[in-house]
Amino acid sequence: MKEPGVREYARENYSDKFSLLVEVGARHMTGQIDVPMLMRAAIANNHYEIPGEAGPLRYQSPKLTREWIPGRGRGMIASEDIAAGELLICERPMDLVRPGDSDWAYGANLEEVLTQRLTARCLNEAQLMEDVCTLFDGQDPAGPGWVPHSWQTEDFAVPMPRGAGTPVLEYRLGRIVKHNAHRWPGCHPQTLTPMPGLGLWLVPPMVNHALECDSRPNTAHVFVGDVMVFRAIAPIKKGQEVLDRYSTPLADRFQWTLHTLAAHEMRDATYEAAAARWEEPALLVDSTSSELALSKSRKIMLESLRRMESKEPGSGLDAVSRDDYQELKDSYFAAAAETRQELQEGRLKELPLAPPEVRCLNLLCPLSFHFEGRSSCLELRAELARRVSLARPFHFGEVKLWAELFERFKKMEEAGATFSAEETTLRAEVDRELARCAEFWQGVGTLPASGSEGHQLKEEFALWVKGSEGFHLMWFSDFPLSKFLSGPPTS
Ligand SMILES: C[S@@+](CC[C@H](N)C(=O)[O-])C[C@H]1O[C@@H](n2cnc3c(N)ncnc32)[C@H](O)[C@@H]1O
Repeated sequence: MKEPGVREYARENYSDKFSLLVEVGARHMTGQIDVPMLMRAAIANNHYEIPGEAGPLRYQSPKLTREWIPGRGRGMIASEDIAAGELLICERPMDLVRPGDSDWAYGANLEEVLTQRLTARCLNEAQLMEDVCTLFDGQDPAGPGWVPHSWQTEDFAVPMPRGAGTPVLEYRLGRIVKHNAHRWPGCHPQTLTPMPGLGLWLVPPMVNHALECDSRPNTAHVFVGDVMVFRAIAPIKKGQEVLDRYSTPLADRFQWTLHTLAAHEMRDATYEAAAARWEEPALLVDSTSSELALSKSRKIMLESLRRMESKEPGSGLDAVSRDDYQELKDSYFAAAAETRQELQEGRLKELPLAPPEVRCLNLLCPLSFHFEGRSSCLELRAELARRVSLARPFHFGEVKLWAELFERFKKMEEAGATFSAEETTLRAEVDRELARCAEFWQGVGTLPASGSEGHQLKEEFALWVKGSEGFHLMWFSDFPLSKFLSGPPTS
């Protein structure tokens, strides 16, 4: 007699709900995952977790294989061509320390908390131990995997991992956490204050970091509740490595990225050279002086930024004259035009978005509100989104900037604001860009660009972005709407 398959068995022996779950599980195995539904579930759950009913959510594209790569340990290689937008990974965490958990505390060392949890759980959960041990521990690239004690007749417990009951196991798990754990954009369950957690996912940390000398990252990720979702942001040819970048394009100091690299025990010569050229000459060990030269327009921008940053801290806007502001703005746009031109001609010699440029835009945003009014301020915020989009398309940094602008326009409209011609044009751009990001991450066909359905989908998407630690970037995010509204539209 033919053995019943899981589906058949479930249908015959359990409730309808169970067989429905088995169906969802079967769909997930093939990558048919309803991401918009997950986003709605995340919103309904205050972005805390995706409920079990949503299915197993342990998907890794069959087009990814894990291979040894000289100098990089193991990494993910495309075993077939992958199209831009394809879902690569969609996965729940193996463990996640969330704000508000009983072992979580303000200022606690979350790496330690996570290590302790895993050490306790791994003694009883052989599958978890086996999974965790497939991750890189930073020491021995051929590292030991899950090696149970050989079973003795007098044993009555499940096989224990090697090192169980000694500091060896905790030490190794600590190294695995250090190299693979990911910050999670959570919030406190009671106060809903944004507060990061720390988790360990299985497949996401198998993806290596794209150095500046590599081609640009070809994948990006977002968090939907506690689920990590990766999509290809560019076509990936069979045999190519799938690369994310561990640093954020919104880093406003070189040290931020250098710190991320150091935490992973990595160096990036191209990035370090760029940092030395712009503002960290101490990093320069043995390069020639020509490598120190910034182009003229970038140098002028940097000097103007330095003058502005050297103003008395705390003296506020009063210390800045309109001429200072105009000079910074003009020099920023001249340097940005050079980068755009180089990008277009495929001969970019600088970082596509350098930390001083991020600082410049972060400074120009409130100054433009002060000197020129609301539309100018909105325009400079959109410029930051455009630059992030050029540097790291579909990175959450880009998504959150467009979504916040989308919400800002909506709130202004609800408050009865009249839009200037520039604002109306900008709003159309924001709508288009948000629709592009939403379509990409939701993985649905073309959203209706206009009309109420398209608008509602964008609103839902923006709501998910907001809850995923979306609208918390510098002055623009914190400036009250009422004051923003009373600012004059640019004449
Ligand atoms: C999260 S793991 C990535 C997967 C890991 N390579 C493995 O073997 O499983 C991060 C570690 O991989 C290595 N790594 C990632 N990207 C790299 C790169 N571009 N060059 C060299 N090492 C890299 C570094 O040792 C880093 O600490």
